[in-house]
This record gives sequence, structure tokens and C-alpha cells, in this order.
Amino acid sequence: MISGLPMAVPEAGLPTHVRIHEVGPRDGLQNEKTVVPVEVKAEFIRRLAAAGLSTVETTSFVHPKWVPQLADAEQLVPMLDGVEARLPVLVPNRRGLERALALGVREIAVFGSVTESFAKANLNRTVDESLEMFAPVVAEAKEAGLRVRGYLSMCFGDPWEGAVPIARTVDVSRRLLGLGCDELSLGDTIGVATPGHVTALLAALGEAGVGAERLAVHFHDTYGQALANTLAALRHGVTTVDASAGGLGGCPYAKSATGNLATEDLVWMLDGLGITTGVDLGRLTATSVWMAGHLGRPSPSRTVRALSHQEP
Ligand SMILES: CC(=O)SCCNC(=O)CCNC(=O)[C@H](O)C(C)(C)COP(=O)(O)OP(=O)(O)OC[C@H]1O[C@@H](n2cnc3c(N)ncnc32)[C@H](O)[C@@H]1OP(=O)(O)O
Ligand SMILES: CC(=O)CC(=O)O
Repeated sequence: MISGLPMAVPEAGLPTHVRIHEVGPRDGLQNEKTVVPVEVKAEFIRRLAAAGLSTVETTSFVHPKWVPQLADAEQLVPMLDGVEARLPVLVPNRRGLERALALGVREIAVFGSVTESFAKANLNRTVDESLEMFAPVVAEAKEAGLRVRGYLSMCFGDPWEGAVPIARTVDVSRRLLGLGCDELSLGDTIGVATPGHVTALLAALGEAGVGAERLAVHFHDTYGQALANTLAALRHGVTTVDASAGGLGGCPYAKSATGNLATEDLVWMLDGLGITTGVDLGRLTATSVWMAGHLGRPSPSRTVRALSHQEP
């Protein structure tokens, strides 16, 4: 593999280790029109875990009519017995939690929105109503000993409402965390954030008592800013970063949502900075190339293309 000059240790102000929260099998695939066979999904997850990803978000227990691609959650989860990784799933409501608990899932995520437009489009609820829907889910999940992540979408901009004020994002972040979530993932659902905005939001959250140790960042790469945004977040103390193998992704309920930050692009940057992730870039790239074969198109990730000599 061709490589640049890696730093022996990260520069001051950067973490020494980053946990990558891999979202390819869920966020990456949820927008695919053609249903990927459940055996392929299970193999994708096994390969991602074998490449060293310690957290692989696997699927969603949502209404199958809303996300047909993930309608096979009940078949998929039991196929993952023995996979050595944390395997969280998305759960919007009590029905979703019941389904996940019946399969022995140990980690869930609820997913809210800063904006009313997206809350309505994605959850058929207002922001307040969606938080009300999540409250018993988080409480019951915690009681059952599960780890709970809160996702917050449209933290920076929204396709219907435009720029999202920092104060609104801070307000909904605190309310979602206040339900009892262990971690909050700040979503740039349509990929409009820039590093200055990221820094300003993290500073405002810090002032409001939400420290970086409880935060993750979740960038989509619409304007090519996802890596720069990630670096801004790392400089601010964030050590959990969401990414999608091969840069797959998008949201069926957010017009203009494009692919996520590619896990390979992230690992390439972190390796170069001397920040450990536990991920084997060669195995990960091979997995994304394999998945691209199933999807019938090349990966959009620059790193995957460079390392595998794929044509754009
Ligand atoms: C940025 C991102 O990527 S976010 C992730 C991508 N987006 C999503 O996954 C969207 C998920 N959204 C949804 O699934 C829906 O909006 C819901 C389920 C949360 C709410 O939809 P609503 O239509 O308001 O559901 P409502 O609560 O009225 O229930 C309607 C029916 O769905 C069923 N239902 C509700 N939740 C679920 C669930 N989690 N699993 C299966 N069925 C469900 C109900 O039992 C009910 O069935 P019935 O009509 O046979 O009685
Ligand atoms: C739930 C998510 O997938 C986060 C986002 O992109 O807003």
C-alpha cells in the first residue's frame, strides 16, 4: 500500500485514539432502492468487524413501509451471533424497542431532529412529540441494561428551513440527552457544515454543560467538508466519529442528503495523524470494494478508489 508519512504521536490537542462508529450497514444501505439480500448484509457486517471496527450499527427497527431496505431486521440480527463488535440498532418507538429486545439487542439509538420539518418528514411527529415518543423508550432500554445513543439530525442546516441556529441545536441536544441517553451524535444530515460552524456548536454545547466526552459527530460529505469538520471536532475533544464504509449513505426522508464520511477516508487521515482506531485499512477497503460489487457501482470514497485503483 502506498502511504504518506504518519506522525509518531498525534500533535498536542488531538486524541490518541478515536472510536469509529461504523454506520454503513444502516445509514449506508437504508437509501438503496434495490433490496440487498440479508446474507450479503450479514457478511458485510462480519467483514467490517473483522477489519477492526469495534462498533457496527446494523439496522433499524422502524416501520418496514418507511424503510423497506431494512425490513429484514428480524432475520439479520440472529445471523450476527458471535460477531465481535458492538452492534447497535435504531429504534424510534416502543414497538421498535420491543422488536429489538425480543432478539436480545444490547444497544439502541433513538433519532430526533432539531428542525420541525425533518421531524415531521422522518418521524411523522413534531420535535416535542418525538421527544415524548423517545422518553419511555430510553427509560425502558436503560432499565433493561441497554446502552442508548441519541442521534440528532439537522444540527447545522435543513433542506426546508435553511441554516439552523446554534441555540436551537443546543436546546434540543440538552433535551435529548436529558432523557437519559449515554451519548449524543450530532448529525449534519445534508452535509452543509463547515469547520467554523462545528467549532462554534461544540463551544456552545460546552458552555451549556454538554462536554465533548458525551458527543459523537456524524458528517455527510456533500460539500467535501466532512474530514475538515471531523478534524475541528477532534481538536475540540470529540473522540467518537461516525463513518460509513465506502462512503455509502443518505436519508430517504431528507432531500439532498448524500453519502456519509467514508470510513476509509477517515482512517487514512487518522492513521496519518498518529491516532489509533484499531482498523485495518486494507481489509476495510477490500470490504467496500466487495460491497460496491454487490451494489453495482464504484465507491465514492477517494481512499477506496486510490487504494483499489477503481475508476471514479
Ligand atoms: C437521518 C436518518 O437517517 S434517520 C433514519 C431514517 N429514517 C427512518 O428510519 C424513518 C423512521 N420512521 C418511522 O418508522 C415512522 O415515522 C414511525 C414508525 C416512527 C412513525 O410512523 P407513524 O405512521 O406515525 O406510526 P404510528 O405510530 O401511527 O403507527 C402506525 C403503524 O405502524 C406500526 N409501527 C409503528 N412503529 C413501528 C415499528 N418500529 N416497527 C414496526 N411497526 C411499527 C404500528 O404498529 C401501526 O401499525 P397498525 O397500523 O397495523 O396498527
Ligand atoms: C440518524 C442519522 O443518520 C443522523 C443524520 O444523518 O442526521
